[in-house]
Amino acid sequence: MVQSAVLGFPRIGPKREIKKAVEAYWSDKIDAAELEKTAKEIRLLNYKTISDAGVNVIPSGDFSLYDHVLDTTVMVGAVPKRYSSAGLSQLDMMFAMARGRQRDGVDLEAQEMTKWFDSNLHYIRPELSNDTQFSLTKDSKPIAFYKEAKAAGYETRPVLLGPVSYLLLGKAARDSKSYEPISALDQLVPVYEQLVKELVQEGAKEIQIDEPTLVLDSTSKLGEKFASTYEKLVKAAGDAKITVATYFERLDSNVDFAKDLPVHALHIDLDRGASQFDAVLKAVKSSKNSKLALSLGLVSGRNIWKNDFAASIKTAKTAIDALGQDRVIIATSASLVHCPVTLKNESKLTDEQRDWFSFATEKCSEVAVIAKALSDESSVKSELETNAKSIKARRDFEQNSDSAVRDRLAAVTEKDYERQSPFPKRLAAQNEVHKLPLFPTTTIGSFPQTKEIRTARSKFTKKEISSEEYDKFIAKEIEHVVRFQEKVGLDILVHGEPERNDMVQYFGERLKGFVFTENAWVQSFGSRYVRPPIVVSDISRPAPMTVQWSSYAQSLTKAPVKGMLTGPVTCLAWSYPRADVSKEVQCKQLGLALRDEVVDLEKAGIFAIQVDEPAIRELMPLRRSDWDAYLTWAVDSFRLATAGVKDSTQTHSHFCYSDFNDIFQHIQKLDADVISIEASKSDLKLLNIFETFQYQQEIGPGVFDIHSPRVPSQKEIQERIAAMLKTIEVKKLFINPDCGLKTRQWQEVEQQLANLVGAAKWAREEYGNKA
Ligand code: MET
Ligand SMILES: [Zn+2]
Repeated sequence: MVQSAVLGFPRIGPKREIKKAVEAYWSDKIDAAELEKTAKEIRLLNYKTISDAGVNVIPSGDFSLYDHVLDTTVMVGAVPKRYSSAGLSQLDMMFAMARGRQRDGVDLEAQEMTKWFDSNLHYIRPELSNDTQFSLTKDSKPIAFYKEAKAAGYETRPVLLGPVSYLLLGKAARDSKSYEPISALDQLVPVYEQLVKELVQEGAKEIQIDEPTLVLDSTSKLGEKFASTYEKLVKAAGDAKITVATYFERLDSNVDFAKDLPVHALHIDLDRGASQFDAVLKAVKSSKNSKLALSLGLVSGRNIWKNDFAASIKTAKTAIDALGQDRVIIATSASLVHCPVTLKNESKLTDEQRDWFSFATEKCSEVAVIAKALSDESSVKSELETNAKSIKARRDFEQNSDSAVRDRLAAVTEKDYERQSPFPKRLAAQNEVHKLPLFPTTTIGSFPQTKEIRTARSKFTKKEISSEEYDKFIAKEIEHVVRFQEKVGLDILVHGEPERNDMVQYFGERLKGFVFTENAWVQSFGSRYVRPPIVVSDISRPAPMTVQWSSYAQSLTKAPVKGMLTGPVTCLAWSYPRADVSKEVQCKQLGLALRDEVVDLEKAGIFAIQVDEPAIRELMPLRRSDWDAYLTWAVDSFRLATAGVKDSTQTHSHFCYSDFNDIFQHIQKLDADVISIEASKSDLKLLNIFETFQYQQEIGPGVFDIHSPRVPSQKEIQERIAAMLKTIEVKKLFINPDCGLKTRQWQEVEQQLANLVGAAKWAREEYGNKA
């Protein structure tokens, strides 16, 4: 019998039960016992879902109330003193690390949060130093959950984040900058040995240890560390079987040592890393570990598309021919935590659309069916037939979706990527339309999304108010935003984005080629979930999307109003992409659709047009060897979107909350006339790049952090400007905040922007003669 395995399951509950419970706990509406009760219900429900689907290997210990890296930190006792000595319960200590805590005389900041590989899930970064004393916390999560599942009648496979990856995902504590977390491996491994032993004592027969860093370039020299670690853990496990799980990319040359690990099985991602199959199979055949099994991650944990059974079975058969049935396992590519829970809660999808998708619950059945098909095809005959029909229907839809869009993309020439003239000539043309002062001031686009705005939008969605009433409301908001900006003295105004629910969703809903769900939530961090749009076909723009509100704003004022769009890369990054065509094609189609909007904004008399690309760094492939290809199409897509305008139209772009220093040449290649980029939240680290890199166009590093209600004084902003002018030329500097102001209150924004404008005026006096 070929085994089937699920690597992890969404921990949010089918109706977002965990979000509700966690938030209720945070606001003191329920106590820890009640939160724990809901959490247990969801865990047991998850085991039932996976087990009912017919999967053999059910994960436990993957559940989390916040994130699994943070849980690991608590489990191995690596909690920084300031949290562990604050007299908090383990639960409150964990939440304090995740989101800070300010009550009962305790004042703790949150720890750094960062993205889990290239996904939109985040984790709290372990903060390690020579002082970190690793020890196994009593009643640690994997043991408690294993026992809980067992008591409920489920034999599970505990999931651990492996020790090497755990350390590599961490960082040195602030006061020990030169510390290298991986140097603690010898102290950490004994904790894992003890944990493995205890799990086995409790009855665990299998353990899944995730080492996703095995797909990164940075582990290529750590072969010996992995080998010695897993030798120890395998010994600790005795007869229990350890599977080392890798995911999100190819192993590439790391397979040379991964194949010799003395473990029961090696798991590989054949969704993200499909091209590694032959190489890994060959490597496993030549492994020193002649019994090594291969766990094939065939059912994607990262997308929402139905699996193509015929294709999966073909791949699996190749593996079985080489290794035999006992050494092949059918699995999800990664944890299903990146998928929505179930299709059952979607009532608005058409039958045709529903038939394309498969969410976490449905994916469990897919894993089980593929495994059964390999043992006895006739036992799942009807499932295979139905699947073949669905896949064909989807292919037909894809083929016929929109040939005009594909023809248009095929007809794109070099010239479509180029502005009419180089930047200096454009600048001169722009100066003739609007002569901006030295140090022009502007904002990033959004103004406070007030309760009134959210209420009006929700009434409009529920059809409680008419679209005329809603439009009137939005118009009033825009007028308020414009008048405020005139009064405070900004140079380039915005309309404030009150009509936008979300910067991608707003466009997705207006573009052809996207589908939206009602309840397909996925965890982003903590209790914050997102509902990504899905790209289902060729993308085009049937009608203008933003022209109405931008030109309305412009009609109210003589000052230039900046149009505001979300860029092609960001629209794609924050959606589920199609699986049948490359991201490059989808991104360029988005670029062309946005190009139409940019040109229409220009026609409507809009002088400046901003195309936001905050996600350009986050879509970067995990392997450096794939970077160039990605950056080429990402830059090209942006240029397709923006290059259709005259010299006299000023294009802007915006970037935030990633480290852009290593891709700055590519940001330059976007050829935007002005860029704004978050800088203050990250201590102006961005400015280092300008010591060596001459940025050609105009640039506004953010002068204040918009995530904090704090109002920076004018003096503080002046100091930031002075710091920027050490490396950026006077005539190139724009003055703006780090990012949009949508999460702030009006009262804060009024003072923040008054100080910003004041500081710009000061700078004009101070540096005016140096321009
Ligand atoms: C995450 S970047 C946000 C840019 C957008 N224009 C805003 O101001 O909100
Ligand atoms: Zn931003």
